[in-house]
Amino acid sequence: MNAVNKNELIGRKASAYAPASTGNVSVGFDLLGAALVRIDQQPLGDTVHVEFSQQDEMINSGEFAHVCPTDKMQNLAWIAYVLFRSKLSNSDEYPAVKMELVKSLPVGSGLGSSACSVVASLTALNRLFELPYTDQALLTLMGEVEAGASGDLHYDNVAPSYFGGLQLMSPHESAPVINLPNPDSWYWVVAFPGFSLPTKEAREVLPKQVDKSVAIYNAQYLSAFVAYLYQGEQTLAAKTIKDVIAEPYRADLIAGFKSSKQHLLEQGALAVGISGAGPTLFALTSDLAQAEKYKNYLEQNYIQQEENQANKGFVHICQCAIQGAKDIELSN
Ligand SMILES: Nc1ncnc2c1ncn2[C@@H]1O[C@H](COP(=O)(O)OP(=O)(O)OP(=O)(O)O)[C@@H](O)[C@H]1O
Ligand SMILES: N[C@@H](CCO)C(=O)O
Repeated sequence: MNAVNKNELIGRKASAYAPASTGNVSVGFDLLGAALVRIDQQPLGDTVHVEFSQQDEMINSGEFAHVCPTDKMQNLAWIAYVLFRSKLSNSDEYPAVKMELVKSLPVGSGLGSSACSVVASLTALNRLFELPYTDQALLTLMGEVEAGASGDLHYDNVAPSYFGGLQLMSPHESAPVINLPNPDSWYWVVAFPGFSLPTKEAREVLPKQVDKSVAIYNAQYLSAFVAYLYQGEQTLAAKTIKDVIAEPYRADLIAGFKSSKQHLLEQGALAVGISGAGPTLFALTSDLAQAEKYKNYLEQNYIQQEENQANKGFVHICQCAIQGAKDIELSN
């Protein structure tokens, strides 16, 4: 491409929205994740707008812009762009990029906040550059950037955020994710208490090794969960959600988690767990009226009410999102 054509690209725009996700879903540590959509259809995720420009530029906007690093080289959305570009064989043929990250999730939330920025950024860039990367190559880039933030490679936020649905990580590189049947009868009540828990910190409390009995329980619960979903037994699947790997070590890091979990289970919740690395709590029910009751309870009892918090807590009723960033089209 000559210089004239390069200039002609200036002004071309693309955008992407990446939904929040809940990693692990308790029963599949680092292996299972669900994309989330609020039932009131309000956004719960990040949007990235990109545009070919004369010079590189990055802007943060949105409700949680204040929690993003101001130095663009520290911002995962921009770090993703640098990586995206570094692996393009014809990078020199394209102009600079102006990026706006509309940050709608708090950081260190357990809702895949970093994944949302990475997925929205790479999806928007792939559109802007006219799809140089396949889904699988893009997913690998997403994992690489996410690993830089959390200290370990795990796809359980980036995969559902990009593909949507309930995604199980496969051991086969050629087909890295399995889209499980969508548990469409479940309402996910997700409560972010208003304080952050960095994923790195929440991973450091986990033991390096697990007992044989724990490994067997984990295999039993996860395999039964998947089998029930394929049998269409969504309630049984939800009741099979149990975390024997991380929750026993993380629960004490999250003020109010144990008491809220006990209360919600007594009220009939199908499952209650830590969303991702926490501190967000999720509770499942197939009854919308119950979901509203859990929401009220969590607003009163799980959300931190202190003044001067950098983040405000929130509770939303969600479902598993069918569409991820890949299939959500935004008008620029
Ligand atoms: N655009 C961004 N969005 C989120 N975090 C970012 C971003 N840019 C840089 N960071 C940094 O990356 C780190 C992300 O931390 P962490 O992985 O704990 O957050 P999280 O993605 O919200 O957690 P979780 O995956 O449990 O939901 C923080 O140190 C944060 O400052
Ligand atoms: N699987 C990751 C998710 C982080 O959101 C963890 O639990 O550490």
